Amino acid sequence: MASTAFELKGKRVFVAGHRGMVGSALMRRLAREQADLLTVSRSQIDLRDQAAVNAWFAAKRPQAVFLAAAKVGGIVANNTLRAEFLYDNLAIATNVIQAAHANGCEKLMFFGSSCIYPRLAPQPLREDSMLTGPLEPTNEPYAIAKIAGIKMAEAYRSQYGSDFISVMPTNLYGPGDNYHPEYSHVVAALIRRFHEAKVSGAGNVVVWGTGTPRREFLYVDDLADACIHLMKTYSSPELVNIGTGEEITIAEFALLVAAAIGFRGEIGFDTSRPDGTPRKLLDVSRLGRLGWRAQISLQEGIQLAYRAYLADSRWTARVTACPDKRAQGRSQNTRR
Ligand SMILES: NC(=O)C1=CN([C@@H]2O[C@H](COP(=O)(O)OP(=O)(O)OC[C@H]3O[C@@H](n4cnc5c(N)ncnc54)[C@H](OP(=O)(O)O)[C@@H]3O)[C@@H](O)[C@H]2O)C=CC1
Ligand SMILES: C[C@H]1O[C@H](OP(=O)(O)OP(=O)(O)OC[C@H]2O[C@@H](n3cnc4c(=O)[nH]c(N)nc43)[C@H](O)[C@@H]2O)[C@@H](O)[C@@H](O)C1=O
Repeated sequence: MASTAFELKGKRVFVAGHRGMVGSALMRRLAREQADLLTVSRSQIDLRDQAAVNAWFAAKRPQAVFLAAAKVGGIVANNTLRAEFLYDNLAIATNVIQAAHANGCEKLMFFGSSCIYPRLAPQPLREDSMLTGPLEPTNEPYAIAKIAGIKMAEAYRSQYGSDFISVMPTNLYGPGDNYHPEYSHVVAALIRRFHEAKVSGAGNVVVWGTGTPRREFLYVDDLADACIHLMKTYSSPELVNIGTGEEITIAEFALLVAAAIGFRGEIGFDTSRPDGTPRKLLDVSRLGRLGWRAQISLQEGIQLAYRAYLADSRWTARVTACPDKRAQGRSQNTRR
């Protein structure tokens, strides 16, 4: 596992997906690095458009790239929009990685996900368990696209010597999360649902599935800090898991969110909803050896995320107005 020093200071650094949850956390953290930050909105460049991506890279010539743009969503979004999760994520990965290579990019970080590991791989999930067994069916298209991105980064490194690295974050949450009622991840979904129940005085909140699956949750500013650390110090084809090394059942997690929000009613479980993979805990020993560990506890992170949700007028203003109509009207869009 090679370790090198890579300076961000003074470099042209492109954050792809800078308006997303991870991208905006990277932007906050990169503000301390004295880099020349490059961004481009989706309305200017759709990263699925190969010619547009090539032209933008040729004009801007970023020296470092954080590839945090992707089609992202929770278990239902992944399982419903299967074509988009495969097509968008394959296109974004191939376009950006190839353009980075062709335009002299010195370093690139590709974002995989803990869902690239086999559904029943031994826990905690080690980096070398990728491609050792069948994937979780609810997110197979997304995982296949992510595995292709990882293999691209690996291939450009072995064939051309490109310093492209891949990180595997666990389930993330925090400011900038997507609070869509159907398509969000569990943390955002439960923050919104418990908050709305508290405000409306509802006596019962329904949590999807059986409550028995176990998940690991990392606050997104911790993730961004780990990524900057690895970008500056890590250079190897081997994947690096990024997580806390701690897990919790969904039922226990729901109790934590309810307590943080001050919801005192009952919690029920809708077992017609998918559980997904039964357990997903990352082995973070490689990350630990590389000198990084998470700082923000789950309790603290939920409080911070709840505060960020309340301050996020994209969700709280319109939700009060008409939550259901909005969800139906934009059913193909996982963010709005
Ligand atoms: N969230 C999580 O729990 C986890 C996330 N990851 C990975 O981290 C990365 C970031 O995820 P996260 O921040 O949560 O996701 P978000 O959905 O919050 O952000 C994704 C970003 O990608 C942009 N984007 C999507 N499609 C396109 C496109 N076709 N052209 C241009 N830009 C596009 C979005 O643009 P716009 O703002 O216009 O919508 C948005 O800025 C992804 O690679 C994801 O797979 C990995 C593990 C867990
Ligand atoms: C980050 C990760 O995200 C996805 O995988 P996931 O871990 O299954 O993510 P999730 O957050 O949607 O669910 C976690 C657990 O929570 C339960 N759950 C309860 N109640 C709600 C609820 O209201 N919403 C959601 N979404 N889940 C709920 C749900 O049934 C499941 O058991 C993949 O897309 C994958 O591609 C990926 O990378």
